[in-house]
Amino acid sequence: MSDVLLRVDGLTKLYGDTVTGCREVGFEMSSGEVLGIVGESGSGKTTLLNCISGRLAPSAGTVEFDTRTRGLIDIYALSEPERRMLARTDWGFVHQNPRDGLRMDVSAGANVGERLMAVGARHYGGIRGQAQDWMAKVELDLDRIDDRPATYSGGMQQRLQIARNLVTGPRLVFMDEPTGGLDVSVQARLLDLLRGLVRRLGIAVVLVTHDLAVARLLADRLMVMRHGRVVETGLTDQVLDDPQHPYTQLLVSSVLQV
Ligand SMILES: Nc1ncnc2c1ncn2[C@@H]1O[C@H](COP(=O)(O)OP(=O)(O)OP(=O)(O)O)[C@@H](O)[C@H]1O
Repeated sequence: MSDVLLRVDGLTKLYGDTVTGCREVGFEMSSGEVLGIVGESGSGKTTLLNCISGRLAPSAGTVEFDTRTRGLIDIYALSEPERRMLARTDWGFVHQNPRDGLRMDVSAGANVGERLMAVGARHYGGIRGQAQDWMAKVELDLDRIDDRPATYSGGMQQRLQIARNLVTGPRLVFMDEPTGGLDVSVQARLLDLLRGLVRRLGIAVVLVTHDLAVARLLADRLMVMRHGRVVETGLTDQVLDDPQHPYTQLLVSSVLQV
């Protein structure tokens, strides 16, 4: 029996005829695994993340996900509504900028609750209760549940975005620089919180970051990208403590000098 949750094969995305977003990327992930994608700016991390999360059609290659009912299927062979439903029920996407992942004009509670409604919840009391539970889990003050996210700090908005994504029990969450743009102490608390939640809930995560300290804290395994290709992959500690590829060595040593 295979334990593959996500299988990516030969994934290539070109912009126009000449610009490579990513090229010939292949990997597999199991349930509950946290995969970090690292590399400098322009190496193709975001392109890859968008392709594997169904947001950007690749030029070539396949992305297969283990659906609850039909087993491993190519997400780009699904119809658009089917893929959207899969994204609602089984996936989450945490953006670097919480404004891209929240609705700023409705209350914090509604931001969490509307995700439950999108997967069929109808009982107002139950939805409100779950929204409260999740606000507590991400350490948000319940007195602020009726406030709009626009009145929240950046760190609070990011925690709310995480609650909104996790409330439906996704099996795979995509994260694009989830702690980027926050100041260091806020970042550390958020990382701690994220690590605890991901471990406790057994969620698989694809984490894009250029910050190797974030990758070290959260990821089980790392994939190092350069010019759109994967140059090295392995267990996080192995890659960071004993990098094999000259580019990874450079990446690690330039961080150590900071
Ligand atoms: N919409 C686009 N149109 C044309 N080229 C693009 C587009 N998006 C990305 N690229 C190019 O694809 C390559 C990979 O970019 P990508 O944003 O995926 O890298 P990245 O590693 O996520 O960088 P960053 O950390 O700065 O976000 C770059 O050369 C970039 O200029």
